[in-house]
Amino acid sequence: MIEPCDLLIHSVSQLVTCAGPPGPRRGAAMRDVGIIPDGAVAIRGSTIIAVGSSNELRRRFRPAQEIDAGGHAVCPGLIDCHTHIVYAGDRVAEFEQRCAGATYQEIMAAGGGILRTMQLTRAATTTTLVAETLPRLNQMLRFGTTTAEVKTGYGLEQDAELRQLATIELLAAVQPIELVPTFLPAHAIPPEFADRPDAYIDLVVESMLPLAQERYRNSLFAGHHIPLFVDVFCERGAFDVAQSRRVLSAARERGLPRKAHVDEFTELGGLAMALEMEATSVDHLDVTGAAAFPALAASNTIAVLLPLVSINLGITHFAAARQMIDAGVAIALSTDANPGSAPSLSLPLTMAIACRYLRMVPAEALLATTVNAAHAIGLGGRIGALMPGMQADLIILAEADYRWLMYELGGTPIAQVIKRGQIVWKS
Ligand SMILES: N=CN[C@@H](CCC(=O)O)C(=O)O
Ligand SMILES: [Zn+2]
Repeated sequence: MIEPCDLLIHSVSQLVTCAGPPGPRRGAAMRDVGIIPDGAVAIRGSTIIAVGSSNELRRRFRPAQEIDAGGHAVCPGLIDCHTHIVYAGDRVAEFEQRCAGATYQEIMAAGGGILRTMQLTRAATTTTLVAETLPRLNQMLRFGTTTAEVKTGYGLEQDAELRQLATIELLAAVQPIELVPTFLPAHAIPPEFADRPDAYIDLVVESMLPLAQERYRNSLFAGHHIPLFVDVFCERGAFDVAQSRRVLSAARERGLPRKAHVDEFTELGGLAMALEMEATSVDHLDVTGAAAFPALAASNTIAVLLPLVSINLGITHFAAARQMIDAGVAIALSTDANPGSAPSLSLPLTMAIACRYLRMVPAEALLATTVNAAHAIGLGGRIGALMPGMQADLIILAEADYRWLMYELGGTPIAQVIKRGQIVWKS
């Protein structure tokens, strides 16, 4: 019997399904991307209803609309699971300081870095923040990103943090990339609390978190079953392990899922604390030693690696992705897009660097920006793979082989982007 469908994409050289059993990918399973040669995908509404060979699906379905992929590859839409894209201004002057030899931490300790962006973001209205962030999202779409996590963390005071959260919600409603909000008021010690960071943590747990949760309950995110995460920057010069634990444990008491920036420059002990707090993800891990890998591998926590930070800061040391994968750690990759440590919006560039410097193979890099990235933002099983029942988010590449995504250094090998079954970008 011939069935109706809304959209049939056929003549796909490689339909890279990333399909597999439920849960994040680990070990050897991170190298199996499930390619269907001469593949096709049938979509009804915003959902995938079938994947298979072009011959089979063209016989089985009568589509309202058809896309002949013309021998190009198709992959799941890419998921950027760690970004800081809502901010005002730029840090071009600091970039020049770093070119001249200043380090990221020196600039931060001198009141620049995150605090510089905080000043500009506090002074910006919601309208300005929306206007400055929209072009970033448009660029991300061209790079194949169909879902992105977005953090607050440049307000560092109640009103400005809530304004950033409201900006994320406004942005989610006016452009096609699906956004997942993360509340990060403990991103840096605000100047008003320079000598009393514990008092700032009191404010975060007693006032800011409850208010953010209340706003979230009435937001479109809650209505769409998109979680609100709570995050903290556990690092020398930011928050210590005890302060970070207070933030995450307050989030846990409120039933909010957790993330933590750990081991970016210093192995402080934030990783073990975040695992104890059952964080959904631990992010950075640039200096994490091998002794921590077994506990991470045994947990349900995703390790989000951000290699553009090392590249951008001119650091020659990278997260030990190869050893982590071999130890069974579930790895995701993300841009960490932000004005300071990673001014890039490109997941293809992130994957390209991961293949060259983190010794990941292309299949691992793709699963790290699809299936595992979905799990890092609590949306595993809903996005990240091309399987019946999953949301129809996919990218049609400009090439026949999906490995062009990692092979080309700094390019945009993407021809079309489809979000929830609709074409949202075409080259
Ligand atoms: N490390 C802390 N936060 C960001 C940097 C933000 C900034 O420099 O503005 C990061 O993930 O790299
Ligand atoms: Zn970050």
